[in-house]
Amino acid sequence: MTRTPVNVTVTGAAGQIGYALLFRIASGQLLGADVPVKLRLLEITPALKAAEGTAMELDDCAFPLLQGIEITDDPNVAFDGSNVALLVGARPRTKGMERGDLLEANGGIFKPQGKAINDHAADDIKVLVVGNPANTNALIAQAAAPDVPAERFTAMTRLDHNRALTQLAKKTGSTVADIKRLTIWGNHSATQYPDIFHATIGGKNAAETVNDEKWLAEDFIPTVAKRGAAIIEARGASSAASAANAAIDHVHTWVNGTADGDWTSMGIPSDGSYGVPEGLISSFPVTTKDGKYEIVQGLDINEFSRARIDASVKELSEERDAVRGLGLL
Ligand SMILES: NC(=O)c1ccc[n+]([C@@H]2O[C@H](COP(=O)([O-])OP(=O)(O)OC[C@H]3O[C@@H](n4cnc5c(N)ncnc54)[C@H](O)[C@@H]3O)[C@@H](O)[C@H]2O)c1
Ligand SMILES: O=C(O)C[C@H](O)C(=O)O
Repeated sequence: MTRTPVNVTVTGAAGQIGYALLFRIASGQLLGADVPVKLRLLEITPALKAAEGTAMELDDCAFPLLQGIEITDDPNVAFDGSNVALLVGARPRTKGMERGDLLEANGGIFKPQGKAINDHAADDIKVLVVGNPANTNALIAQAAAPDVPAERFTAMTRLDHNRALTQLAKKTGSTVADIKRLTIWGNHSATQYPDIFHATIGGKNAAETVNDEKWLAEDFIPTVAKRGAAIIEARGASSAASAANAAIDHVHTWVNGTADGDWTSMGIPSDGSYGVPEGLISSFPVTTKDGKYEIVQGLDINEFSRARIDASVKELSEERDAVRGLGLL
């Protein structure tokens, strides 16, 4: 049976994450080894030539699943009929820029992209925002797309989730495959909270296995939360291959489902669960099935976790207030 190709839009396609991402999408790792894809690459005009170079290389891979590549600087074209949109391109923070300036600059990107998604994307569109500040950029795009169900706008915290898995595996001498039910709560920022209290390692409670609250508070949490900055310090550039890998994981899990007995972390619009104000795009533990996700309910949140979730959610509320103040919502 020949399947209809899935239209996948990638913004910031000529950037470093784009370069690590596109080949994996075209090879079938995003949606499955039997799902043909058409790529739409959105870039700013000066970067179109570089995007064309990447497209030439994609052609040269002769990926059997890749059924077309379109390159454009027009969001209305890039999102036309889009089924999956990966919003990677964003304005990086430059010297002397305040957080408000960054939010405003990104508003100029994510608001028109949200509107183009609203007006042109396919009915089943799924959006992942990678470009920072990812949660609030997702909120801006979502607000500009009132005809698209709000839950289709998500932000990436899977990289944080994957980072936490590895740090926990190293500490306990286990493998990442042994670890289940880890959670990233809150914002994709230094306030995020990687929670191991409900996680298991080989079926045993992870926090009890570690049994070291000092390590948790002073080592594990800051290492995971500040990993992005540590990569920038070491590499001289922000994480790219690992970010692309997490974007692949996020969409693959959303479309294909979480394993029985496990969950993942996604930045999604809050429905008020766990005291997170409704509408904020915050990271939660979620299970996925048949292309839909659900927040894992009924977890006991201890004092240690409560304070940290609240701090990250407070930051998200402040970011929302700031973009509201800028007229972006
Ligand atoms: N959520 C996460 O876990 C995570 C992890 C790593 C990086 N990031 C973020 O991802 C973003 C991209 O990172 P990168 O390393 O690829 O950056 P990069 O600077 O290499 O590439 C960004 C690309 O986006 C393009 N771009 C800018 N404005 C655009 C617009 N309006 N439309 C389309 N394209 C546009 C630029 O021309 C550039 O090619 C950054 O904001 C980075 O902070 C997020
Ligand atoms: O680009 C950054 O600031 C860091 C990035 O979000 C990361 O987590 O690696």
